[in-house]
Amino acid sequence: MTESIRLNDGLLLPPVGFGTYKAESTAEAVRTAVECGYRLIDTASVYGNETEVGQGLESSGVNRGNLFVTSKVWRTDLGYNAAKKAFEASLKRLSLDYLDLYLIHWPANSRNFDDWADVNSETWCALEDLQQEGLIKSIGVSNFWPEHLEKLLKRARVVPAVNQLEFHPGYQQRIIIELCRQHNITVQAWSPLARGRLAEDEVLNVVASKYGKSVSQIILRWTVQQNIIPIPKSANSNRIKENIDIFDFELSAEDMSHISAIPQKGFSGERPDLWPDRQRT
Ligand SMILES: NC(=O)C1=CN([C@@H]2O[C@H](COP(=O)(O)OP(=O)(O)OC[C@H]3O[C@@H](n4cnc5c(N)ncnc54)[C@H](OP(=O)(O)O)[C@@H]3O)[C@@H](O)[C@H]2O)C=CC1
Ligand SMILES: O=C1CO[C@H](CO)[C@@H](O)[C@@H]1O
Repeated sequence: MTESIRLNDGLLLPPVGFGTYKAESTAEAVRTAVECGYRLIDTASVYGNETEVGQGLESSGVNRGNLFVTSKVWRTDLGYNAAKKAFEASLKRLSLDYLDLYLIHWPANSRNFDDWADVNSETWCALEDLQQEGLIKSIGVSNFWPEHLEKLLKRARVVPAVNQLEFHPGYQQRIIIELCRQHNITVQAWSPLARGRLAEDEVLNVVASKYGKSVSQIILRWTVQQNIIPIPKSANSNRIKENIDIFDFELSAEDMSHISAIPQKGFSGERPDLWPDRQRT
């Protein structure tokens, strides 16, 4: 792998991570991923697989200090006390004594809390305190749109190091990404492969043939060339390898632009302003 990404708090993260949502045989998938060179592993309490992620990391034999483990506080655990409790439970399930990165998975919003901005700030305060106690190296958010981030920043002691967002050529969320750049907040891309929804895209297939790479490799390379950290999930050892084998070529500026101009047609339908009424538009 090439260059790491330095977060605004100084922590260095690998340029590609490994997603574990719905990873079949999670422990084995995580061990394979670590064997293939992944060092950043993404999980969440809601995935129900933190115990298996911990087992996979343990069985990899790689020193804890060389691994970067992310988990997230779920929607039902927002608030100061609930978030602290959720963190402790995640840590225990993972069999770890600290996390590298802990995120608010989805923001509270005006549909589910009258005082949604306070709820997000109180949750954030719990993460700040846990970081201060040395239990988390870096703290961040996920699925925060400008309205959530701007309110949070007004009261935060610590600027989030990361905002993990849906991001792929078919859904580029440029407004929030630009705001993150302004605050030196690193973006991580969830569903970086759009769960296969872009596999038939003509531009991606033409570029893939030109470089002799797969469509997935082209998408991931396009992502890392923007200093955005993709966290692709696969439970298949060949695809796990393929998704990290993206550091022996570079997309030209012209091909980057072609991919960035793909119509926005791959959105998952999940938006931070809709929960809990509905998740799909
Ligand atoms: N913060 C948040 O709200 C969210 C975070 N996430 C995180 O992001 C991670 C990645 O996102 P995810 O939604 O899983 O989707 P991805 O975009 O990573 O796509 C995963 C799907 O693509 C397939 N796949 C993987 N690699 C390849 C390849 N090289 N060629 C063809 N198909 C491939 C996988 O199948 P197979 O396993 O068979 O290879 C799987 O079906 C999650 O696992 C999770 O950790 C995800 C959603 C929301
Ligand atoms: O992290 C996640 C995994 O995928 C789920 C379903 O798309 C999301 O809701 C959740 O945020």
